Amino acid sequence: MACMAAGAEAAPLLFRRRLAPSPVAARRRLLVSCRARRRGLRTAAELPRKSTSNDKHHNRVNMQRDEASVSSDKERQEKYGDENGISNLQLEDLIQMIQNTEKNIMLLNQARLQALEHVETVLKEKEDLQRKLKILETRLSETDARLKLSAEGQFGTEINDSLPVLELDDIKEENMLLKDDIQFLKTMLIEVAETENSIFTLEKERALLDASLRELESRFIDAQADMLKSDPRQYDAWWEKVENLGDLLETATNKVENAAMVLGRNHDLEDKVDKLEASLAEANISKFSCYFVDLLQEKIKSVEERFQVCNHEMHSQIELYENSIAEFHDILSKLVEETEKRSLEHSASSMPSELWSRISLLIDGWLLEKRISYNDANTLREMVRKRDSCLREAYLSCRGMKDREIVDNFLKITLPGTSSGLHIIHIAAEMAPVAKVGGLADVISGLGKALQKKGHLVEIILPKYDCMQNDQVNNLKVLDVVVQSYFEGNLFNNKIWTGTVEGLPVYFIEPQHPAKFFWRAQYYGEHDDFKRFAYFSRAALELLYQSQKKIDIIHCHDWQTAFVAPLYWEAYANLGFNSARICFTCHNFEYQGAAPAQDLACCGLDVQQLDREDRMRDNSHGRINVVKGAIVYSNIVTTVSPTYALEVRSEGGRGLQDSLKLHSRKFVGILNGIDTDTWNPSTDRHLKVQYNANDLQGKAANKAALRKQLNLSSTNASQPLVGCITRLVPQKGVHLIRHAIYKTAELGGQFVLLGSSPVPHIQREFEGIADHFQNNNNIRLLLKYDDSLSHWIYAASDMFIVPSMFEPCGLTQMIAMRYGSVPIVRKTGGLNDSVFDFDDETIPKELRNGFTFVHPDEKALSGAMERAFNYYNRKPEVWKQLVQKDMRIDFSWASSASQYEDIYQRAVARARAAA
Ligand SMILES: Nc1ncnc2c1ncn2[C@@H]1O[C@H](COP(=O)(O)OP(=O)(O)O)[C@@H](O)[C@H]1O
Repeated sequence: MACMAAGAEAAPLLFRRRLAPSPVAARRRLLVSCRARRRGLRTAAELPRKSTSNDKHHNRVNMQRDEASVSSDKERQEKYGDENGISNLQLEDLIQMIQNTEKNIMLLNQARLQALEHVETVLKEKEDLQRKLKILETRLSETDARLKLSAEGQFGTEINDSLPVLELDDIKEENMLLKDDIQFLKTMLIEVAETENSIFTLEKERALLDASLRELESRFIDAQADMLKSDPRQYDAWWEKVENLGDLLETATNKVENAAMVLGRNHDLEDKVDKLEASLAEANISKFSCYFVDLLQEKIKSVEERFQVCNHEMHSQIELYENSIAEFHDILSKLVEETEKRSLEHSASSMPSELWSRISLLIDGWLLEKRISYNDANTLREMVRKRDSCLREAYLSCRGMKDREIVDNFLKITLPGTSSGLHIIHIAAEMAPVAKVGGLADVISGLGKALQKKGHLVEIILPKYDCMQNDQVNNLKVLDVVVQSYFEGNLFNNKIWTGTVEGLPVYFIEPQHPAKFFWRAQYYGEHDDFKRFAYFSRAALELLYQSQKKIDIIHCHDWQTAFVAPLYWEAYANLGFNSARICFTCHNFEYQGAAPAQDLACCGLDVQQLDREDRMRDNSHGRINVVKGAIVYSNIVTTVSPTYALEVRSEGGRGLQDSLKLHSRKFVGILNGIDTDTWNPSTDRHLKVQYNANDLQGKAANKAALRKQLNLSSTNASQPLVGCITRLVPQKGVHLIRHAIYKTAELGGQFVLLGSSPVPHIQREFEGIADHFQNNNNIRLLLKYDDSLSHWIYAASDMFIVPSMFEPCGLTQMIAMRYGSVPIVRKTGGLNDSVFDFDDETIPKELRNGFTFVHPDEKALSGAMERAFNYYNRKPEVWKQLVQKDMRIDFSWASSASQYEDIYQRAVARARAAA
């Protein structure tokens, strides 16, 4: 038995599974099965079965085993390449089969011998038992016979005599024992019969094994023959290889066993893990309940927040509703007023004499009461005589007024320029959005619209550029007239186009000059800019002169149209075209239109007359200066902010400070406004989502959309985004803009620059920076002009950088504030008049709206940025309030336009008085 067990133990698994006929072998099989199960291997009898939790371990072992065999296969294949026509794999199988078969044969023989020994022993035992049984049966029958005799009586005495009572009892007892023995023997016999059956089964299995043995032997012989046939010389070598393979197999088996051991340990570990998981689950249940409470609290919080938002929304709806009711009442009362007015008007026109008589009587009464002067009474009587509509309107608007107010109302219309609005003409090189390069364009449309709203007749004259945005002009058409204008000794035809831009009437002049002045695919930067705009200025005046308009104000802007002032007074006033007063606004004293003196003659100006220190001579020898000419020849000179007006009286004047000082009585600085219709986040069609100061969610949505669009990181919604939209010229502090990019990266923010440069080396420098950051997900430089994108950047940014070296006014900081982007600016020019430091306690709190720095260096800029980032990161509530405050600041043109209106009227009044 020990030998068999040892053999079975050493045999390969394949064989061990087949050897199982005897009870011993059955036990062995059970043992093998258990071991196999322990190792995660399935016995044949167990296949197929339901997968259990251990399957994954089993599979892992099988995989390892397969890997072992695959690796040995591989090794084999590498070692013993196909040289003889038999595939290495077949050969391998064959060798393994032979090896197994040999082992099987050996073990089978051992098993057979042991089985035969066992059979002999069992047969011997059987014979002994049968003999014993026979003896016992004989003795039993004897005893039975004796008992029978005594029971029949004839042998009673004999029994009683011959057998004592004691013996009888003994016999009885012995009988009982015999019966027991018989019973035991019968059981033994049954067992023997069973053993016989197993022997029979064993024999049968032996026969089967014999048959398979024979078959294997014959295959073995065939294989040997094959091998010898194929390459007899290698036969010995193959055996060696077969032995090696056996070793390899054993190693693999050992590995599998080790793996099974490890698996067993894993199993234990798994049990432990299971237990731990169970306790973890328990722990989680309690944790979950905490988490659940947290979740609930969070939900409650979010519900509360939503409730607040709803509440807020509801309130704003109510507010809106109330506003619309108020508006409705307004409209209603206006309608009522209008109807009353109309009926009165109707009665006035149906009874004109009655109306005019009443007004006459009023005037006479005021004169007698000495409430008005004789002159004023005469002016008013004259108006009555002419049935002046202004007088009628003044009378109609007096309903419900007190006597004093009515008198003032009438007197107002006697003042020059107030009875009807002024007729104002802007002559400029830019206008938004049709022809925009910078802030000048915004001023022309913004101021123009604001003045128009105030009841003035405003018209604009622009060059007809080939590159202008024709689609921004309504009803663009060429007039059926030709306006001729002077240039370099000749008259040239000009085509006149008309159309409306932003509701303003615009004239576009298209010169029919061979130089194609405005057919250059760009607004500025041409070698003959001086001549281009000299031509345009002259043609514009010619258009006005030929149209015989009675103009009150001609407002020209920057050096490009500064020619208008000397031209008007030197060339046209003498022709009787002199009703207008000239207003010149310098938007930037850096550009003065200086040129060789003789160039001035091109537009018909007398160089000799003008090339004088007190007129148009420039500081540099032999040159004239057009801006200086405009300062000298205009009735009103303005610049675009009070601080810049101060600055240009000294260094900032770039050589014109003396002229400005000399003409300081007509020089004023008026802060630009912004066009709040164009720059309005609640209606801006360029934005992804519109928003307002009360609801900043849209701002966040624009920020998210812009980040996505520009491929910037969106992981942290509250990561601050710094914007910068500018012409990249030295004035704008390009070195500080560059520093702001790196500083933003250092402070953990994101930076978006939109800008382009007319200066080649600056453009190249920024292209380099753009390339450097092209794969950075926090910095993006967009080196182009893009109006639509500019709106989006204002809306998306949290902060806005304007680190200018000097800044006449600057619009971007105001637009930024309107869109809720807090400005970080250098305290200069218009920036100083519109941005007030949040931490500056010398400034009233309600005015503080951004972050400023004074010195034009990196340290100062860094300081302002750090302060802004600190508020943004550490005090989000304070920041939000600042954003909302900035959005509510009124940067509209309303107040600036009033200041312009005021200086226009004063100039016109002076002119009328002089006349
Ligand atoms: N690259 C650009 N793309 C779109 N708009 C721009 C660009 N650069 C500047 N702008 C716009 O031009 C105007 C600049 O006005 P301002 O701040 O007065 O500067 P400046 O007139 O000196 O250029 C703003 O309306 C700004 O949005």
